[in-house]
Amino acid sequence: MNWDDTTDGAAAERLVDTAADREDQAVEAALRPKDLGEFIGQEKVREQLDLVLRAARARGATADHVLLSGAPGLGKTTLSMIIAAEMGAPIRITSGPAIQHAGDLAAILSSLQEGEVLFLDEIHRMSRPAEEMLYMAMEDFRVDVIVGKGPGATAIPLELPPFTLVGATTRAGLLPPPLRDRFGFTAHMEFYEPRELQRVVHRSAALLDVEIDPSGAAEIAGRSRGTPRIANRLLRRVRDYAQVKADGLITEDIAAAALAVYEVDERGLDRLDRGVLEALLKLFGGGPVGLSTLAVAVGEERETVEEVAEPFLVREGLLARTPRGRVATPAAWNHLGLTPPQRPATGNGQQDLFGA
Ligand SMILES: Nc1ncnc2c1ncn2[C@@H]1O[C@H](COP(=O)(O)OP(=O)(O)OP(=O)(O)O)[C@@H](O)[C@H]1O
Repeated sequence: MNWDDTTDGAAAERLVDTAADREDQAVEAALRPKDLGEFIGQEKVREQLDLVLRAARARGATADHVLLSGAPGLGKTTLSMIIAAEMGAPIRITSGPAIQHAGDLAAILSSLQEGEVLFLDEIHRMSRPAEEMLYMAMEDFRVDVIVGKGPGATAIPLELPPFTLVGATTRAGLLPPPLRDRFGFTAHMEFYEPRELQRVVHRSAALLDVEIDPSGAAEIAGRSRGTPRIANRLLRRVRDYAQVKADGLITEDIAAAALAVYEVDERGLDRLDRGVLEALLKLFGGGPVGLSTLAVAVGEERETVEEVAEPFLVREGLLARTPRGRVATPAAWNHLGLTPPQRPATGNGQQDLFGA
């Protein structure tokens, strides 16, 4: 959500970056599913959440606090809006980094309406005093506002209306256990399967009035790294290409040609990812090689290789981080169409990966 946090460095210009850029923010509101029925994939989460919300509605109660964990762009903000819509409640959206003082949180909490949903994105980045205030607010719908400083400071108790907190985090493990335990329902969002992303692409194309055939949607889905935000972004770039270079209809060939222009390959790797893999394979024979050496070879900062390129390469099973350094897997050689060198069977980390 908070694209200002992620615009520095190589990640900023990447079409396959998971953080929302300005253009995403402008169109995402129009593409967001409005209820659970429209929300694609995440079957278990949907089923469980449906039960939680139905039961709360039947009791005429406010829904339990919900914690959503998962990578950026998988639909946490969308789900929080759906929770509010399904409960017929208004929603307030804020984020951990925006709440630096307990007073910031007290101001938000004290202005909530009964039943309102408070969406707190990046909840793990909230300041410690605010986090402690949140414990009591979640449990007792009450906060103590401290007035004054030093020995003369007094705590004024403030009653809050019942509300539903929806917290979002990239990893639930980042939250202190006392905070995690105060959520009645925790859902972990997984990366999407290509066939689910294909449905996301179809749905978005219809909303954007773009003509697409099933093979075109499948081609975009396969390159979207399991992430609806990326699928929607690729769709917009392919739409541009189809309008300029063809008659507007997105087919498999048009999608493949458009994404070749943007250097997003058939598995979703972009120039940076491929640069890292190519250096690893061509310059270092597949590794093991140290991160710093690899970074120098691709002309990038160490952090960029480690934090921007590697997570997806590791997730795709193309690269392994071993104690001896970075190592390419057989799938990496295969993906770049290269043949691994024959190695003597001396038994290092590399051989393990090749099953030697
Ligand atoms: N299950 C889904 N079905 C259809 N579209 C989806 C789904 N999940 C996400 N999207 C689309 O992907 C885009 C990004 O979703 P969203 O902003 O909810 O992600 P997020 O997890 O909150 O990301 P961040 O952590 O960066 O805030 C939205 O435009 C939304 O329409």
